[in-house]
Amino acid sequence: MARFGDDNGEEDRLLRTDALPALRPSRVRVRLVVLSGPEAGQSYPLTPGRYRLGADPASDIVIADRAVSRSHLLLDVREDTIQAVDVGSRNGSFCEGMRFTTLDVRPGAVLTLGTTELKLVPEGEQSRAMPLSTRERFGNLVGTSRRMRELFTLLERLAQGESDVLIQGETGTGKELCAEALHTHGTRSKGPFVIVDLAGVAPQLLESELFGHVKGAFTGAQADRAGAFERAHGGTVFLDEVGELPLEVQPRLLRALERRQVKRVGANDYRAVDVRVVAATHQDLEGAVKAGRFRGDLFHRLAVLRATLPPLRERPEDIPLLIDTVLERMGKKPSALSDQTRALLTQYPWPGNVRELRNVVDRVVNLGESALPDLPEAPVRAARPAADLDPEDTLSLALELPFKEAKERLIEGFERDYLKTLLERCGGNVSKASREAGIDRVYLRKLLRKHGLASGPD
Ligand SMILES: Nc1ncnc2c1ncn2[C@@H]1O[C@H](COP(=O)(O)OP(=O)(O)OP(=O)(O)O)[C@@H](O)[C@H]1O
Repeated sequence: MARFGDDNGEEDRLLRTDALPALRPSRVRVRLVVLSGPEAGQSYPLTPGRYRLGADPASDIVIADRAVSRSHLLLDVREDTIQAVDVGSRNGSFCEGMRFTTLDVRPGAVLTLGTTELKLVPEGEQSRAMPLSTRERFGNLVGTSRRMRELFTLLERLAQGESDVLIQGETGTGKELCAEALHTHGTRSKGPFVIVDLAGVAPQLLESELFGHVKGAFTGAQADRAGAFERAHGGTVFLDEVGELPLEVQPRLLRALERRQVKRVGANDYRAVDVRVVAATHQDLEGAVKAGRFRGDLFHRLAVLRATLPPLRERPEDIPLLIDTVLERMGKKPSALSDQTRALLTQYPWPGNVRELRNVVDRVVNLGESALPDLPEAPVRAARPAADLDPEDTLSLALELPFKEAKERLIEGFERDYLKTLLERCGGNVSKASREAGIDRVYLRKLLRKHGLASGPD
């Protein structure tokens, strides 16, 4: 009998028992994630069909837990419902504390069989439409865009729970603010909020930073020291850049997450800790798992609940409020920036996200418009500028380049041709050209400067 596929860094294997009815190939809708017990970290994609769970190695989903019966539970997964049936287990099946025989299970529910907890996690939970929060801020995070208001709804829910959370997002998108907000809006807000920046600690000191050490454990360990987990007791520990954790320390973090116990470096005993763990990364952790740089079991344990911060370029409508917020935090009035500067700031792609926006606003307020960022740099030019080539030449030249460079090259050529024609048509009058093209005048000036087409004032 085939064992149902696991997801430990490998492609999902959707093997089926012969005894089960033939199944239509179908989109995976829900994933069964083992949260605790001997199989913790395993994850099984569930397409419609019936799955036998139990300690029997012939089960579709084998749970090698001594408190689980050989044949324990049947999961009947249909297009729109999931039914769980206890098939006469010795110790019973439970959902959120209630014993059941037959149960319609909602996605997100946690089932307990023996010492094993199983969670049904909807696939793409984050990408499905979320109700929009009426909030425009959550903790210190602000945003009016749909993406941010969906995120606020999710964060409101996550803050109320106790489960660990993984926050993903590019650098500068607000992951740390997000972790802080989960803490301050949750039941642990009176407890400590301890931050560990895993990218900023020397690898040989990471274990001690997280779990502490005893005097003499290594050179320089002059006294006993509690690690971040112990210091966060009763509160939240925020593990920033968790993707940087060296492979050899990962099993210890996994153990701490599963058992809520830590051992100081050089000590013999484990100490119980009561912490909520919020981790963050800007890395593609699934990719890191595939590349063997991050353990699959740790990833699954961390990623049961995820929140993703969208990059700023995907929500430019947040920029005005962010600018006002940054000014307010600097103690400046909204009028400290002109409408033109604001318009220009909404055009910039912000590769460094909100952190970069904050820094630029700070510079422009202090140094004036000359501190505005340049538009993305032109790529290194070929022997002839792209605009001097005929379009076919440009395209064939571009086809030989890496995609990003080719795209930039073509856009460059287009921009230059467009601006030249536009200026000719408008007799060199920048104001008129900006009206005709429907682009902001300050932005147009920037573009003209970039292409060497600017010629004095309007
Ligand atoms: N939505 C937001 N509202 C207000 N301020 C924000 C928002 N997002 C980010 N910031 C500000 O941008 C800066 C960077 O935020 P933060 O440090 O939380 O980002 P991060 O994603 O953790 O960055 P990194 O990955 O580099 O650690 C901070 O000054 C923060 O206050």
